[in-house]
Amino acid sequence: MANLYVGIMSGTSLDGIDVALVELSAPQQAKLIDACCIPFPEPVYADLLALCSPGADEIRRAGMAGQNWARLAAAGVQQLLERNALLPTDIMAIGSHGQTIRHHPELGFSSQIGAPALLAELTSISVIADFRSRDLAAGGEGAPLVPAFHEWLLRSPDEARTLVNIGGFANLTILDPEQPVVGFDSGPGNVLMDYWIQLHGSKPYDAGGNWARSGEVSAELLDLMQSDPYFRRQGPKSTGREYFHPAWLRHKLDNLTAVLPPQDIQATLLELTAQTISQAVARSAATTKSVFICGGGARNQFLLERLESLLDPLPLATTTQLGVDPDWMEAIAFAWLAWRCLERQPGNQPEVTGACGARILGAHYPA
Ligand SMILES: Nc1ncnc2c1ncn2[C@@H]1O[C@H](COP(=O)(O)OP(=O)(O)OP(=O)(O)O)[C@@H](O)[C@H]1O
Ligand SMILES: CC(=O)N[C@H]1[C@@H]2OC[C@@H](O2)[C@@H](O)[C@@H]1O[C@H](C)C(=O)O
Repeated sequence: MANLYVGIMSGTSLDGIDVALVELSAPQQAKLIDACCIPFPEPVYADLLALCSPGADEIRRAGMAGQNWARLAAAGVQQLLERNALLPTDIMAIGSHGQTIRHHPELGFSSQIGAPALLAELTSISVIADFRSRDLAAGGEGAPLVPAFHEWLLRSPDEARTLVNIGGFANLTILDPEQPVVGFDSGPGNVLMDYWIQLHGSKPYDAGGNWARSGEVSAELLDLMQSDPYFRRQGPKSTGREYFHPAWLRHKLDNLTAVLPPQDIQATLLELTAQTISQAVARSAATTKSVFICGGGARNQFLLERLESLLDPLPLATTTQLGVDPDWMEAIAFAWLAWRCLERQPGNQPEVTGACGARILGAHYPA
């Protein structure tokens, strides 16, 4: 039987659980066989979002939400098994990221819920989970982890290239044949744009960036937001909803001299994402020859146009050009991380996370 793994990722956007069936083989092959996304039912979404900031009775709520997450993830695995006429015994392991509810590398922890033991019980497949804590224990940020996978799969012997994942947050992987890999979170991706449109319309996100396109960028708001020290910090660095949250935006808006129409704020939030990514490329990827986008942000046409213009003359494309579907990159990466764990191979990239060495990542829950 082929080396089949399942990778499961639900990211900071809280849009649902991505489940990917992947065939992995050495030295550099990760073939996506099938994938599905299980959207969060509204109450599950509300519970998970609430757990991303401090509140009462958190331990019980996290325990319950983790089990709900595992049941949805198991339904996704079941869907892929049925569609591909596979049995649980055909799958080597599931790599399950879980849902980040708190990320505090400065305090030495990052918390992902997702009841991995229950997931193993429901699927009858071995589950590898808790990928971030060993890197944190070794002094790393515990994130981003996907650059190690990008390096394994997409490093070119002759061309320097940069990959940018634009999910809730944005992270870069800079691959240069002459240099060690560089990777870090540049800052918010879609998270603040999603928050703003959800507050002002009944839409989960700004499809194609069309609402942002209808507004005007406020130079004053953009400067205020860009003055945040996170953007000037050197890597290793990672961030999340604990730092770039609605109150962060509200604080900036309260310091403006004028009241802005909501579409101008959306336009400025999109510009913040585009500029902080392009500045990160300019600062850290001087030799790069091309930039490839993945994550849901690859569907935001206006964001891509702004990035193309800011990065000019560097060519911009999605990772489709490299043979990886931009929607499933992270889920495929967690299938790879499960494989690395079973093979007793390191999953982190110390240059990226700042850990004191390479470490085998993940905790194993046998079938
Ligand atoms: N058609 C579209 N137009 C604009 N934006 C879109 C579109 N489709 C998806 N998105 C954006 O992509 C986001 C989801 O992206 P993705 O699934 O990569 O994030 P994630 O994996 O949850 O986050 P992270 O990578 O930070 O963990 C949505 O919340 C939305 O903002
Ligand atoms: C703590 C956490 O869940 N971080 C996510 C988030 O989403 C994007 C960015 O911030 C990245 O650091 C990370 O996810 C991907 C999968 C990573 O570790 O590479």
